[in-house]
Amino acid sequence: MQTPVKKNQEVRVTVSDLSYEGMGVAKVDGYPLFVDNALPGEEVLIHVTKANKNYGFAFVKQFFQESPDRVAVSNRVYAQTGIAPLQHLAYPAQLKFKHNQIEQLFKKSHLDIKVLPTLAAPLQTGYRNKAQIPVREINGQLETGFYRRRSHTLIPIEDYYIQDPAIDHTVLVVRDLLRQYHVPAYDEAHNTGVIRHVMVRRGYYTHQTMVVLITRTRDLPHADEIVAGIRAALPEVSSIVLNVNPDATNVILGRRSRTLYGNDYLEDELLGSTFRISATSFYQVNPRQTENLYRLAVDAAGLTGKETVIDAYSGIGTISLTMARHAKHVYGVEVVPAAVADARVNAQINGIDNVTFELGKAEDVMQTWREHGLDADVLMVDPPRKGLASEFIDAVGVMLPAKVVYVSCNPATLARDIARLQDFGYHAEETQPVDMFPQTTHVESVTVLTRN
Ligand SMILES: C[S@@+](CC[C@H](N)C(=O)[O-])C[C@H]1O[C@@H](n2cnc3c(N)ncnc32)[C@H](O)[C@@H]1O
Repeated sequence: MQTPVKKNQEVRVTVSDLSYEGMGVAKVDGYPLFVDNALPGEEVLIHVTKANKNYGFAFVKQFFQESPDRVAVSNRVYAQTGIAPLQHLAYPAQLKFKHNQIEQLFKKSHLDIKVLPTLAAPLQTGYRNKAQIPVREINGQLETGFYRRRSHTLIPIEDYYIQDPAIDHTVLVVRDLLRQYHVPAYDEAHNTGVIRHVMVRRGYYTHQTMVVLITRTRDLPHADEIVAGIRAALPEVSSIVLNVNPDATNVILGRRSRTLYGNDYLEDELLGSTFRISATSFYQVNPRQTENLYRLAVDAAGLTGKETVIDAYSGIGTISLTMARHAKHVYGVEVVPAAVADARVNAQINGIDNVTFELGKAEDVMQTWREHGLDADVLMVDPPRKGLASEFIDAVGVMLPAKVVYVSCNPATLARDIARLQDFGYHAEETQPVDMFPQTTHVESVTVLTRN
């Protein structure tokens, strides 16, 4: 079938929309083209780079009319790598984009739920408390950076723009030590070499820093010298972990870890509680906005001290422990063993004894709890991007908690899950988007569902 435009063709278009990935969308005879670095309302000359059957890709060759929401960009590499696909969009327009995304997805699913204005983040750059940086060899030199979008071609980067600058500095210190001791970088094509990724986490309040060196091999050559070098240059490093991932895979962390120096966890604080976080446990990446998100979630639960709460997908227990201060008992369920172990320790170190953490899949444990007669007044869910399993929703339909508080990092699965929960009589009045990831297209939100 003929497409209205061909590869390498240049055509003048008006950009009509912004895709979920932050690309401008322009239509030629109804045929959509995804245009890099283009914003709605802009008049541009584009160069088509790919023309698939149903859609194509292009870049802007010339601007005739720019959007009033366009802002100057410090470095195009952040868009090329996907680190900051919205960096050319003014922050208020980013908030509106996220609001509109939820609104459109609700509309598609025929959900009549008011979407509130997106809660802005306190920091719009330098906010991330975690980095997972690939290591590769380029022209004979070990480099750290980020992949070019839709590829595994590494672009060397020193300033990552949205990460805590202390983390960027840590990555450079580690990179220089790896170079000094001639540690071979991982070669993805042949699954050879040694060092695959450097992961760094830093406590926002404690400044404690964990460095995880992810290797293909069981051992890291010159580990003692590298550990000594990191400690000498970075006194805030409280933990250095070696994680081994021998597989030819895109998954970053392997199953085995051993601590080379210090603690096997990092400590940080949230809303006045202290949390231990292991290398493989989930921890929200924008600490100041996380406190706002959790405050919203806890307020939404409307706890009086009498309620039984289930916190499904509980991670290291951050939401569970925050809720436990205002509830009779909180039951958490989480699938990652290290996170459950962290959650149990976190309850202890914060002197909280009205919580129980269960290891397992939320969909299985919910059923078991139900069979054992556990009834929750409030169900808190904070699932990964794929949302709730259908078995989980079925169990909710049997347990029928009065309130479900849904913290979502993916509005598409949120809409799908709300539509399913409606079958059990749940409905939501409104959704509060919360910007956890400025400069990116990710959308977080809190929704309260109650039964008719
Ligand atoms: C978005 S995180 C939320 C964690 C925690 N509520 C927090 O705010 O830190 C989702 C969590 O769900 C866990 N998880 C993923 N699939 C799961 C499942 N089927 N059952 C239970 N937990 C799961 C992940 O390991 C992760 O800790």
